[in-house]
Order: sequence, then C-alpha cells, then structure tokens
Amino acid sequence: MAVMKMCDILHLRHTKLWLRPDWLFSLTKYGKFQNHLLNIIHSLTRKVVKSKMEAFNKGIRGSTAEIPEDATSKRKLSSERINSDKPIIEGVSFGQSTGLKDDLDVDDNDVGEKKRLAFLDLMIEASQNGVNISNEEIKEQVDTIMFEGHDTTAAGSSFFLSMMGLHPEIQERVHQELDEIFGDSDRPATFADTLEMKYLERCLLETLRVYPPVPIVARQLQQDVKLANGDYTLPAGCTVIIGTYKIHRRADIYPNPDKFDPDNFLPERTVNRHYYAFIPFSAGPRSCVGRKYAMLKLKILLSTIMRNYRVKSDIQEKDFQLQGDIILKRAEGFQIRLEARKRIPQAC
Ligand code: HEM
Repeated sequence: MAVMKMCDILHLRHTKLWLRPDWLFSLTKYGKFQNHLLNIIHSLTRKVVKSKMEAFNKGIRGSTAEIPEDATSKRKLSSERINSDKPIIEGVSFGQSTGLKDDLDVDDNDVGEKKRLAFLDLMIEASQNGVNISNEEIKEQVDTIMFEGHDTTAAGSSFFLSMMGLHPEIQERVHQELDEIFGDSDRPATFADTLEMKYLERCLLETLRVYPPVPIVARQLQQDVKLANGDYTLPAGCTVIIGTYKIHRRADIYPNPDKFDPDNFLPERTVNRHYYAFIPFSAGPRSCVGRKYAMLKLKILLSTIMRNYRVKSDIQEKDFQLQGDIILKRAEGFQIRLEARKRIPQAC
C-alpha cells in the first residue's frame, strides 16, 4: 500500500506544477506523507538486507536456479522446432516468446541450468570480498528490485485478467490448455508446466503488447546522436522518449493493432518481425533484468488463478472498439470478477 500511495504522489507531481520544486513540495502535506511512506518502504528493505546478512554470515546462501533436466530438454526441443520452420534472418528476432531472448543473451543455453547466486547474496559476497559497495547501496538495489518487480507484474497480471474477461472465447482456450496440462489435479505449477503453457504465454505477450505496464521509457542523451534514418542529430542533454505503447500499436507491424489477438505471437508471425517491434521490457544494456523471472512468475500466478476461476467483466469488447488512447479512458472504472471454476485450493 505504501508503494501504491507513493505512486499516487509521483503522478500528482507530474501534473501539479507547483509540487515540482522539492523545497516547495517538502512543505506540503504530500511531502510529509511521502517521508512517512518512504520510511515504511525503506524499513522493509532494511529488514530484508539485515536478515539476509545474518543468514549469509551463518553460511546460509539463497536459492540457486536449478532446473530439472527434463524441463530443459523439452525447452530445447521446442526452440529447435521453431528454428527449423524458418531460417533466422539476421537483425530480427524469431520471437521473444521462445524465451525472451535479448541482445544481452549471449549464451544460448540460458534457460537456468547454471547455478547462480541469488542477487542479494551476490552483492553481500561482493561487499565482503573487497568490492566497494556499502550497505546503503545494497539496500538501494533491493529497493529497486522490489519496486520494479512488484508494480509492473501487478499491472501486467491485472491487464491479462481484464483481457480474459473481455474475450471469453480466448479465455476458454486458456482453460482448455490448462486442463490438458493439469487435469483435475490441484498440484502447484512447476517450471516444466510453464513451458507447456504456449497459448497462455501468447495471451500474456499480447497483453504486454497492447497494455505495456511500462508504456514509455526515457533517456537523457550524454552526447549528440545522429539518427540512421536521415540527416537528423539529437543534441546532447535532450531527453528522448521511446513510446513503447505507440510502437506496439503500429499498423505496419501489427495488422489491426488495437485488436487483442494472441496469434500475433505465433512463431510464424514473429519470425520476421523486427527485434525492437516488441519491447515491453525495453531492450539493450539497460533492459529489464527481471524479464525472464517476470514471465515465469506471471505464468505461475496467472495459470493458478485461471485453473480455478473464470474471469467475468462488466463491459463488452465492443466498448473497446475505439481508437488508440481513448480505449484506456473508456476502460476506467470497469470491473472484473472471478467466478470459481472448481474446488479452490487453500493457496488461492
Ligand atoms: C511484466 C513485468 C515487467 C515489465 C513489463 C518490466 C519492464 C521494465 C522496463 C521497460 C525496464 C526499463 C526501464 C527504463 O529503462 O526506464 C525495466 C527495468 C528494470 N526492471 Fe523490469 N519489468 C518487469 C518485471 C520486473 C521484475 C519482476 C524485476 C525484478 C525482480 C524487474 C527488475 C528491473 C530492474 C532492476 C530494472 C532496471 C534495469 C537497469 O536499469 O539496468 N522488472 N523493467
């Protein structure tokens, strides 16, 4: 709640110009409330770092990513199948749905077979091995991960459920797929199961296309940048905004771009699409470090909800058949409801 309330204050400062200067803002009730909220948030992260350090000093390390062998072989098979359909054309992606590959991924075997130190353990170990990183800096990294990891996935999963409510026929296919994977069992989903969730994954990617939780990213240029597509130079110091939301709705890339269509992520459609045509996690060296974890977490979370519930919405798809940004305005205040499909395990 503290993070959500902090976001309200941040958004308020976007629109209320007089709240922008820090000195003026700090005198207002919002400034004081912000201090209170930050205190709550920071004391949580301090507690996390402290308990991790205590555990680390006792020799206890965080979990390492170990994936069962059968899961990795399944994964390789499915990507081989996709690769064999069509040759990969240089400079374009053959679909991030095959593992959210990015230009950061140099190792093709990067599906988690390697044992890794949990991020916080890694930083604590580095600080104890002479790397110059203070406890406060470690805490700030934890703040970042906690915020980035929570707000975006919360938005992504809400949008996904909204889409399910709006498109009952698509929801039905998701249910069918999950029933095929899990049958009547209420066992928890595993990593191997998530690799079978092909249709759910397509729905998730399509959700991130039409409603990217991070709709724009911005950069301040440190040096002049000459654009490749003409005689234009962007001067150092200016801020460049990449409009993810707009890119994802380009009709030359996605025919009928306002339509929610999970088939946009069929391997044959993604094969020749430009690498940067789908950038919910941004791209390049400062892209989202949590994207694979986010996809995994979202698939586990959403499949668990969908196995047990049917999503109903109080508006129809036709209410969304408007152009571009207006869609979001019409969607304000609409409600979705979850109806139990079967016996609900306690974990839900
Ligand atoms: C659907 C879920 C997510 C989406 C859509 C998303 C999207 C993004 C985007 C667009 C950026 C780049 C922001 C910018 O350049 O201004 C970013 C950065 C980042 N994300 Fe995510 N993210 C998601 C989940 C996560 C999760 C689960 C974590 C951590 C567990 C995470 C950690 C980070 C971090 C640490 C950065 C900063 C990377 C850097 O600056 O080098 N994200 N994310």
